[in-house]
Amino acid sequence: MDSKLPKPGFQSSLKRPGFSANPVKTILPSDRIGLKIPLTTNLLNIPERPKFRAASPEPNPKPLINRTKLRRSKSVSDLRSDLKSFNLKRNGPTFAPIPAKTARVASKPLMSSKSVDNFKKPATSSISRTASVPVIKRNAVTKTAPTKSNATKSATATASASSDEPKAPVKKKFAPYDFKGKYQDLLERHKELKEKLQKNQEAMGQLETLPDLYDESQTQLFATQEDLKNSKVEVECLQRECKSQEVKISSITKCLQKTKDELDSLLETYKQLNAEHELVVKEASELRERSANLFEENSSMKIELEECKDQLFQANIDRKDLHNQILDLRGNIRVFCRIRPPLQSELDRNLCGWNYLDEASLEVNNFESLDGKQKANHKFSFDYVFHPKSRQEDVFEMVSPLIQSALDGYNICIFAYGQTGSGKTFTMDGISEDAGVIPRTVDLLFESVKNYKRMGWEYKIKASFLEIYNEVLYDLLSNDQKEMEIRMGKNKTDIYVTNITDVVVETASNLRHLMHVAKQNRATASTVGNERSSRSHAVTKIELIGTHKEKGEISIGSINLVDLAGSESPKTSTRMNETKSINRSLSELTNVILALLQKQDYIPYRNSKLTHLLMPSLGGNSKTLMFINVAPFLDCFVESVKSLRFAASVNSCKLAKAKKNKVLNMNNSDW
Ligand SMILES: Nc1ncnc2c1ncn2[C@@H]1O[C@H](COP(=O)(O)OP(=O)(O)OP(=O)(O)O)[C@@H](O)[C@H]1O
Repeated sequence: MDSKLPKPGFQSSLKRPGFSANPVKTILPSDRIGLKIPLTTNLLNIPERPKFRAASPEPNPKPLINRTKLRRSKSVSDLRSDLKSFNLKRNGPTFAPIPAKTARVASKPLMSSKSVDNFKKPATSSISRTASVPVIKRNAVTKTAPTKSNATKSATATASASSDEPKAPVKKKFAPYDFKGKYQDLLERHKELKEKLQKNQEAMGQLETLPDLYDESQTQLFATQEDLKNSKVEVECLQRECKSQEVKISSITKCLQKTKDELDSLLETYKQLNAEHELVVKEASELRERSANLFEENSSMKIELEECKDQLFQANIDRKDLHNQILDLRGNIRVFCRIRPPLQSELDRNLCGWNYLDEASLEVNNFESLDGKQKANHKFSFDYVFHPKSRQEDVFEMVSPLIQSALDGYNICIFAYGQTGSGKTFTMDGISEDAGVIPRTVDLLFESVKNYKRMGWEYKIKASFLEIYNEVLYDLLSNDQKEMEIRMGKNKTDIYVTNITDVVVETASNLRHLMHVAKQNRATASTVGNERSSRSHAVTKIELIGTHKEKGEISIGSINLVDLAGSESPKTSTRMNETKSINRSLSELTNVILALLQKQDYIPYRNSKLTHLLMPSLGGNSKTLMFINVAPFLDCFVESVKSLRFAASVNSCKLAKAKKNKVLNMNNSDW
């Protein structure tokens, strides 16, 4: 860079006649930047002006070219070093004596006040642009390095440019011998130059701050650039944020639109609901009115209901009485005859001749198989005759009124009598797919108990299962060997068995389960007439204890369902003792019934366990139904006729009118 600066030798190239060979010349920073101000430090040592005028130095265009280059290449560091060198030289420089020509140039205002002001300005903006400073200096250079003619022109132009600028000193003319005058003039000029120097020094002092300002500006610039970068990043972030916010805003807008739609629909719904609410309120008030009316009606109806209940209770009593009167009219002991059909396995057996005259009478005859001649013809009448095609439900339909009587507080006894294999067990128990009288009775009982409950009756149902085998009592619900006896009850009309298991049953299925257990425990064996013959009398006893708390009424009824052992001819029996016992007990049964028929004073109830147990049922305070079961076969003809005769005689037997059980005290712990 220094190479671009004008060489010190440049000055020496100027022809300065009268000056010493090596004048001390300092190039001020202002000179470097265009203000070429050669100053002498000791103006008092100015040599004497030669008597002749030195020729004007030839204008040298070379420095101008160099300055142009300088303008382009000046940097802040150059300025800084220039300033340093300037400061060094300023403090103790020695100025070369001012040649006349140079002094004349120097006497011109070096800088317009405007230019000085430019220097004085901190010019933060212009400082950052390093090229701007030399621009000002260039102008100055142009003005300070003129040719002879140009210098004169420029001095004139400058003087005329501004009245504020100091006017160019008027050149005094002295006589060649007026050295004193010349000296005085030089002194004045020296003074003026000194003042200018001072001013320039001040201006240069201002310039000293430029590097610092530059550094500061540079730092600020870096910081600003950094800030700019950060700001750019921030702007990018903000733009991204902005985009995401825009997306969010759009989704929120959609949501808001959706919510608005929902709100609108809700508003619509609300309006509808509000309208409905108004209607409901209206209806509610109407309903309240109706409710008040109904409440009044209800209270009056309650009174009526109570009256109706009383009437119903009384009507029920009347119904029971009427029902029992009908049964009484039919007879307290009723006999139903049932002829069973031959089984598939029995189709090869000869049948008797059966004529069913009407629903209550039949005719039976035996045919001699060989000649086909009729030997005997017997006609019998019963309360009802069930022919072989009669179904189980037909049978039970005729039985059910008796079950109703048991709920009304009567003792009921239903038993099946007949030869072995004649269908007693089928009639009483039935088979799994075709239930007999006992299971159907259980169902009807629990169904009726429900209906009675509506009328205020609560029923407790107890069940016990007893077997009489070879005149010994067995509890069919217990496997324990127990001492069991038949005893007379406190009221002298009722019979009970000691140590027997009686179970309170809540449901029909509960009772059916007990029946199944009892059936499993019953003694059976194979006979000629039946593969699984019942070799004992089985008695199922169901007790019904009804209470009507409101009326303080108690109804106690019982049902004895008896499946008798089958009678068997001793000729065909393989178990003689068993057969004898069965036949004897059945014979005692016929004796008792015949005694009752003949109205004998003594009725031999205690001759057998069976008659003793059935005493209340046969003796009067009971409604009794006897099934006479008959097998249809010719080889059973004799036994069938015997049974039918017995049944017919029983049917004609008039038992004493059955009485309703005495109502016991409700607190009786027996129940
Ligand atoms: N009405 C009927 N319809 C169809 N089958 C019947 C009918 N009555 C009885 N039976 C059948 O005849 C057979 C003998 O009947 P059941 O066992 O009831 O005779 P029972 O009189 O009880 O004999 P036992 O006295 O020896 O016990 C059984 O297989 C039974 O299913």
